[in-house]
Parts: sequence; C-alpha cells; structure tokens
Amino acid sequence: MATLVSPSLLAANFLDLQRDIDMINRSEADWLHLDVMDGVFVPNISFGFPIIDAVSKICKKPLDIHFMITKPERYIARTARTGAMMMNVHYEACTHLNRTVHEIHEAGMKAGVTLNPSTPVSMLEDIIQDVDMVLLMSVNPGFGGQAFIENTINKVKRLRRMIAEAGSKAVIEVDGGVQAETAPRLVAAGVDVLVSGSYIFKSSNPEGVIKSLKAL
Ligand SMILES: O=C(CO)[C@@H](O)[C@H](O)COP(=O)(O)O
Ligand SMILES: [Fe+2]
Repeated sequence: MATLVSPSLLAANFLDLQRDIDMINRSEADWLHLDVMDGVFVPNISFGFPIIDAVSKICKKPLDIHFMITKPERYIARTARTGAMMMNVHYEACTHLNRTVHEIHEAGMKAGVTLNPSTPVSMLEDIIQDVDMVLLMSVNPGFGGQAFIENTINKVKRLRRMIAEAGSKAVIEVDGGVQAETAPRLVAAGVDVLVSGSYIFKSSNPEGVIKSLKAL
C-alpha cells in the first residue's frame, strides 16, 4: 500500500483556514487530520464541531478526526453528522472500547483506536480484528511541534506483527514529530498513514512537503 498522508490542521493558520484548505485540496494529501482537545484528557483545548462543520463544507479530502477527549462515545452521532470518514478515540479515554468501536461503525464511520506513547500495543490484542486503524501517538498528545519519541519505531514493528498474526485489516497511522528525518524510518518500520502538522504547514512549500511524504 502506498503511504497515505493526513496533514494536521492544528498547525494551519486559523485566521485563513480557507487558504490552507484550498492548499490541501490541491495537494496530494489523502486525508485531513483534525485534533479535538477538551482540556481534561489533554492539557490543551483546540476546536470543536463549529470548526469541523465549516471545514467539512470546503474540504474535498476525507476527514480523519482525532478525539483527545474523555468519554468520546458521547459524540459519535454528532461526529457522523459532520460527514467524517474516520473517528479516532483514545484507548485510555474509553471504558467500553468494544461497544464504542461498534457504535462508530453503526454510525457509518471507520473506527480508529489511538494509543498514548506509554500504552503498549498489546492492550489492543482483543480489539484488533474490529478496528480499521490504530493511531500510535509519537508525542504525548495535546500540542503540535513536539519532538518525536524514538520508541515509536519499535511499537510500529510490534503492531505490524500483531496485525499480521491476527489477520486484521487495520492500518497503522503515526502522529507527532513526523518530519524529513522520522518519516522514512516510520514507513520502513511499517506505517501506512503519516500525520504531520508543523512540518507541512510551517514550510514555505507545503504542497511540496506533502508530495515528498507521499513518495516515501
Ligand atoms: O494530535 C496531535 C497532537 O496532540 C497532532 O495531530 C499534532 O497536530 C501533530 O503536530 P506535529 O507534531 O506534526 O507538529
Ligand atoms: Fe492528532
């Protein structure tokens, strides 16, 4: 499978989202990654449904929403109404993950399960058959522009083995500190989808950066 790229809107210019989404639409990006933070699950607050609804009206790429909130199951129906393709919930934020994954599917979306850097991939052994994607955080969630946590490479390799052994169709996405030096190593380790915020949006040639990530 060719590498997919999901630019993270958190690093965009919030005073000119139209311009940045036009760029995403023109680019080779596969998805658009949206980070929702509640100030409880993570020590930061980002944006919520008013922004997602507005973005969904102009963005031609499927929306990949990353919920960094407690009890994300409260917002499954609301998320489906945005037209999102993928709803990612944190393993650490869900008490009944199996039920939540099935409710996401019943609402017509793909289900992604996200792991914090310190959560072992083995915690997903009994849900891996049911999920469409595992999102490995390669930074502690809450902020863009942080340094990549090196242990993620080992986690990707372990997860790749687990997915193969289970015969699961889950794809692997990595999020945090993805840039020129870390992206090729992640792809070599078995990552399918690269999320990248600062590296893309702070560049003078964001479309070119997306193209270079796609080429990996
Ligand atoms: O979920 C998060 C942060 O919590 C990410 O999606 C960031 O937005 C990635 O930003 P960079 O590390 O690529 O700057
Ligand atoms: Fe994210």
